[in-house]
Amino acid sequence: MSLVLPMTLLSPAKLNLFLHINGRLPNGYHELQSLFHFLDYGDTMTFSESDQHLFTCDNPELETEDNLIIKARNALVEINSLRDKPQHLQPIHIHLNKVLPMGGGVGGGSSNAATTLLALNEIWQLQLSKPQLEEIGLKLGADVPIFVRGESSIAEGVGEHLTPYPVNEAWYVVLTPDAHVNTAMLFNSDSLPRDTAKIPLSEIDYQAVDPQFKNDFENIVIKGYPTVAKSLNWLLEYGPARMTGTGACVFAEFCSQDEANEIFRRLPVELAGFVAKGCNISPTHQTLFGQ
Ligand SMILES: C[C@@](CO)(OP(=O)(O)O)[C@H](O)COP(=O)(O)OP(=O)(O)OC[C@H]1O[C@@H](n2ccc(N)nc2=O)[C@H](O)[C@@H]1O
Ligand SMILES: Nc1ncnc2c1ncn2[C@@H]1O[C@H](COP(=O)(O)OP(=O)(O)O)[C@@H](O)[C@H]1O
Repeated sequence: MSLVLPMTLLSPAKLNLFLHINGRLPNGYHELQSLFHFLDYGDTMTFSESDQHLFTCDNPELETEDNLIIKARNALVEINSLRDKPQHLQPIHIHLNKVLPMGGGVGGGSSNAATTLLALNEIWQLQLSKPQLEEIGLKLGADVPIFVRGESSIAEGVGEHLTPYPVNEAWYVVLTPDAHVNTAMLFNSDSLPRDTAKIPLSEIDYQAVDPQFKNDFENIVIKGYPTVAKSLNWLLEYGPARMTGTGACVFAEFCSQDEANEIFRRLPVELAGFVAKGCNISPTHQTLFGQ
């Protein structure tokens, strides 16, 4: 497929509709079961022709070499350079418009890395398969493969084993408390419940209102971060609400856009968030592959 540049893609947020910790492995990592779903809301990334590889961001603090966008681009440049007949790679300017809260459990950095891998693979015609891109992505972060896959899925193992699991595409009110939660610290916490029973895949029938689906990090985070507790308690007034990932963002599901907007309009000024629609196919894939 030949792409017209400049090209702008939405690099979406994800929600963990549930996140269960089933056990701890001898290497310290945790076995989990989690349902990942995409939102039609996120950062935007623009890819344009340039005379040198370039990465810019509306937030200059993110323009560093350890940005996952640069790491993803460099991984593809290296793979090409190791091929028998390396291709000439057109230098690309990648611009990121950062919208998603960082370290909020909505996966912005992982999403940006995956969007970079998917877009450059098409622009440079590298012909890397999705499984190959997922493998490259996994080295950048545990959640990159799910964004490369681009389908609502249940993650198992330590997060690497993905099974597509489409759900009803509802509307979400997502609140974004001003708190940066440390993922590694939470995984190491003595208070983390690690014994949620694994549900056989064939028996998972996800319903937002069903209390068997929960986030095992939620109780520790609300104890340690009052702003998260405040946002979650506000949402709980209107229906079942839950935290995503290791926090800090929390969400509640609604049947219609009108209902979600109506609740969001009541948000007190000291709380922040957004309204978005759930997507079984990532918006990046919808644009890039017409899915
Ligand atoms: C748990 C999730 C669910 O989406 O939380 P969020 O990051 O979205 O909040 C993610 O998979 C997180 O992914 P990510 O934040 O990339 O974590 P990583 O860098 O891979 O791991 C950070 C640390 O968490 C611990 N870790 C991570 C994954 C796992 N299955 N078991 C673990 O024990 C390890 O101590 C690891 O060093
Ligand atoms: N492109 C990027 N966007 C956001 N964060 C990034 C990016 N590249 C690297 N990071 C780093 O990754 C950390 C976690 O980012 P993020 O994916 O937004 O968190 P979470 O997985 O909790 O939603 C950030 O604090 C930042 O230091």
